[in-house]
Amino acid sequence: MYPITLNLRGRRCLVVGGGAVAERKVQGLLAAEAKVSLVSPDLSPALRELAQAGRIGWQQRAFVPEDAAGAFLIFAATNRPLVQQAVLRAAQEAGALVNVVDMPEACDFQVPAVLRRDGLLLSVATSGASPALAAVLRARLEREIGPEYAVLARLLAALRTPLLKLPLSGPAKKMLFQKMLDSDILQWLRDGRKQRAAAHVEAVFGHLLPVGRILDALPDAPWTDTNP
Ligand SMILES: C[C@@]1(CC(=O)O)C2=NC(=C\c3[nH]c(c(CCC(=O)O)c3CC(=O)O)Cc3[nH]c(c(CC(=O)O)c3CCC(=O)O)/C=C3\N/C(=C\2)[C@@H](CCC(=O)O)[C@]3(C)CC(=O)O)/[C@H]1CCC(=O)O
Ligand SMILES: NC(=O)c1ccc[n+]([C@@H]2O[C@H](COP(=O)([O-])OP(=O)(O)OC[C@H]3O[C@@H](n4cnc5c(N)ncnc54)[C@H](O)[C@@H]3O)[C@@H](O)[C@H]2O)c1
Repeated sequence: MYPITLNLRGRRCLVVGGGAVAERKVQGLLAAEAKVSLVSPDLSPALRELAQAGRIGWQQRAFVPEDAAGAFLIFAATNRPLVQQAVLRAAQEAGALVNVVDMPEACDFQVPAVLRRDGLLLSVATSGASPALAAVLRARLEREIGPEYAVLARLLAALRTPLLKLPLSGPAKKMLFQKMLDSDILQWLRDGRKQRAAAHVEAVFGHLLPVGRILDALPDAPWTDTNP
């Protein structure tokens, strides 16, 4: 297995089936801002709500091979082996990436257990050996990796964009980020000590970037008048 993160924003993704497994896959696709269409004679209550709210398109009928046309990625999530086979064939003919939820060996890709902290993604895969183990490890990460990591990621991104425009060597930039992270910054963010964190950012990047303005523009501002 080769891990990648896919940009599905605005891409048409097809889910065949409307049960609990389809529901989980749809939630993952919506979190990635994909354009989801679903084909199934019936829907779970949560999927029904999403269809009624217009967040997914729903064709209320059995799958036909033409449904695969134009899809970038397809999930076969029905409880019928013959339908699963038909979706696999149609997806392959349409050149779409396909996941057949009960045939791991036929999948172009498998879905890992995922922890999202904004854009920060942590995913656990077991190559299909034990999805239950993947879920347990995800729950463990959820306890250890708190929302302060999302704040730190936003902060680093806000510094990195202008920094990339400066005429610094690759190793010099790497050293700056190492200096930034080789500190108690996560603890300060966890404790709400933004002023302490801001002072550290100033010490590392202040001679190169307008740190005050960058921090003020972050959604987590203000950085100057919370717990010192
Ligand atoms: C991670 C997660 C992501 C998601 O689906 O979003 C995911 N399964 C999850 C949960 C889960 N799935 C199952 C159980 C019951 C316990 C158990 O059987 O272990 C639980 C536990 C639960 O419900 O908590 C049953 C199951 N799963 C598959 C089969 C078919 C087979 O193995 O043949 C069967 C047997 C069906 C049957 O009994 O007939 C197949 C796949 N499931 C995968 C992913 C892919 C491999 C990922 C990997 O391990 O690398 C793969 C290959 C294909 C795919 O779906 O992409 C999500 C956890 C989300 C979270 O909580 O964070
Ligand atoms: N990969 C995973 O994570 C995972 C986890 C658990 C179970 N499974 C397997 O996934 C399958 C689905 O599980 P579930 O709990 O969602 O089942 P389910 O019975 O709740 O849902 C099946 C859905 O498929 C629909 N369907 C049936 N025939 C169809 C057709 N011709 N066209 C379109 N839709 C059709 C049904 O209307 C229903 O909505 C099972 O085979 C199960 O063994 C996979």
